[in-house]
Amino acid sequence: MNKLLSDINSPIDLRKLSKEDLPKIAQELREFIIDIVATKEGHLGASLGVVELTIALHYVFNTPKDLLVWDVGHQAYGHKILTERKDVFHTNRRRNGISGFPKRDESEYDTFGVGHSSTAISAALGMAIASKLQKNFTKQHIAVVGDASIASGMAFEAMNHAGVTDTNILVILNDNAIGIDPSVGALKMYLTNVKKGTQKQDNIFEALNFEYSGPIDGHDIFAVVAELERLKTVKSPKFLHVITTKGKGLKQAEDNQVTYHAPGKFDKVTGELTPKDTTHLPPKFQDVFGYTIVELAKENEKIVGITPAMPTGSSLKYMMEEIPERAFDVGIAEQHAVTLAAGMATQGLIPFCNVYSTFLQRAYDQVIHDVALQNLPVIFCLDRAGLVGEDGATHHGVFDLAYLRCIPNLIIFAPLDEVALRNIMYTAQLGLKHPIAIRYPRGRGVLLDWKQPFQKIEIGKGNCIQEGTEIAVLSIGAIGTIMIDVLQETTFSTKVAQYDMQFVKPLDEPLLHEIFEKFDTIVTLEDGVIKGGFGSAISEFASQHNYSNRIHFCGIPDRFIEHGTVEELHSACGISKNAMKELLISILR
Ligand SMILES: Cc1ncc(C[n+]2csc(CCOP(=O)(O)OP(=O)(O)O)c2C)c(N)n1
Ligand SMILES: CC(=O)[C@@H](O)[C@H](O)COP(=O)(O)O
Ligand SMILES: [Mg+2]
Repeated sequence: MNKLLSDINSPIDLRKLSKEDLPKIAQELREFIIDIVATKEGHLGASLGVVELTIALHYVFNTPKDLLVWDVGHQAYGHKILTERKDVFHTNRRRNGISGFPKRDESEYDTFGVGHSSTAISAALGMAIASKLQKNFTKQHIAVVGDASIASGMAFEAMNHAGVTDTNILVILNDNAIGIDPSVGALKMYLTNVKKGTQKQDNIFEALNFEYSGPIDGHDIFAVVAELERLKTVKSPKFLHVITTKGKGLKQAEDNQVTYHAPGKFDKVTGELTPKDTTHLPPKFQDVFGYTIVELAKENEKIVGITPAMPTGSSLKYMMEEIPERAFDVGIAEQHAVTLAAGMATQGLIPFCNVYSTFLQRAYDQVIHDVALQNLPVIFCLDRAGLVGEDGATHHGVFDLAYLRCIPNLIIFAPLDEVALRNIMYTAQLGLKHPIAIRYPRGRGVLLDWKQPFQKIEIGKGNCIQEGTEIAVLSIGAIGTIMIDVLQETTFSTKVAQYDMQFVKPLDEPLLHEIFEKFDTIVTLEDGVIKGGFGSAISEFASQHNYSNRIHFCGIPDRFIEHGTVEELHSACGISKNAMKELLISILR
């Protein structure tokens, strides 16, 4: 451990030091972050980019009394290390370890739980108004928000409100000109011009009644400290524009900012990524989507692709590279992405709107009001559906089956494997009478020979994967491969049938009648919440048709699931291979 940092356990220790010590602390903090993330993995680039800003904030402001809110929070590793968690930081994102994002129940310095972008200004404003009502006029309220996150509608809503409140709020724009992928849109152009000094129009932040300062070099810790100290004296809404470099301090991270947003393991000295041999592994579901939409779009000119700021994560980047005129990164704007797709669909285009399951929660009304109510054939591709692992509770895509199932007109499909994903994408672009949501998990599928010729899928049909005599397991989506493995590995397989139901809506009712009439015991299996999800749909079917079969519901229980590996979390939720094996043995006993 480096000398200065080893003596810092909280901002109280930091504030005892002289300003002249701060550059050395920045260097040591940067090394500490690189050292841990190189082996423990996580979000690297964003945290390296705000090392000086983080130190300056805790040095100038009296945290935790002064309230600091990080937008998204993926850049808060330095914040966590400086706020009493240095000694446990190696547990970051690990099961029973600290979260990868600020969390209120983890530390009083984590004033607001984050993970989804563009919430910080609203939260900080809420705190500022509370302080005013409580006659506390000394407390500072600071939101640190990135250039991609501030472009999201919710951030603008907050700025619009904050500008007419006489509150002590400081919005700090951390402008590194990139999100996970390069930032997009007119705001990006505006900020670029501001930085170049060629911006002619009025300053939009001043137009919203903020006292604007900057842009300043966010890596010049003395300049940042001085400006923050000046801003402490300004009691009305204020806006500080800092310019940083994502990945600052590690050359590879600066040169490959997209990759080093979350690089996996790397050599902490050379910065080189730890090589992974993926040649004999099945593809990632996202790549099956990415390659397949290009294949389909080349044949069908009506196909367009949309992603809200996740070209790399969704793999829509392949279409953006090959057919840029029909592939759109709209920035962090899920609501806009959905209604943009709806507008396109009214004109006969076939929009594939790719949104992470958890992020689609932000566009729920748009799905109902702009797509389903008008019965527009938008094709939602919900990546990261199910438990996603180390990102934890803010990112698990476990609610989509429940929150979508109640919407009329919407078809809901979950592919068992890569071939099913390709076939439903092919089927959807042939032309559907309704919108469809296709949900698939983070990570890899199971098929090496996934690139098979397309086959049309009959809407509303399930498949029997294996016949059996005593128990029927009804699985939905890729979690069904766990059950396939169980039945291949155990001796009781003749007693257990498995059905890949494929559709949560519409259910394959003829098949369900056959199953409920043949088997006394039914097991439902989903990588999603049981309450309101696939299991609930089956339960409703049974009740509606007066079936009294025993039904075991396997899925995510009614609580938020923290971070860990997907295997650890599947086991904790009782949907791992071993858990399913034990359940079947207990039923058959
Ligand atoms: C609502 C929502 N959509 C998408 C994401 C995924 N995401 C995480 S970080 C990020 C980019 C953030 O860029 P920026 O705000 O500029 O911060 P930086 O990483 O540059 O510090 C995105 C799109 C998210 N966390 N929340
Ligand atoms: C911080 C954030 O929201 C994104 O970086 C998210 O963690 C990406 O998830 P994937 O790694 O599954 O693409
Ligand atoms: Mg950015």
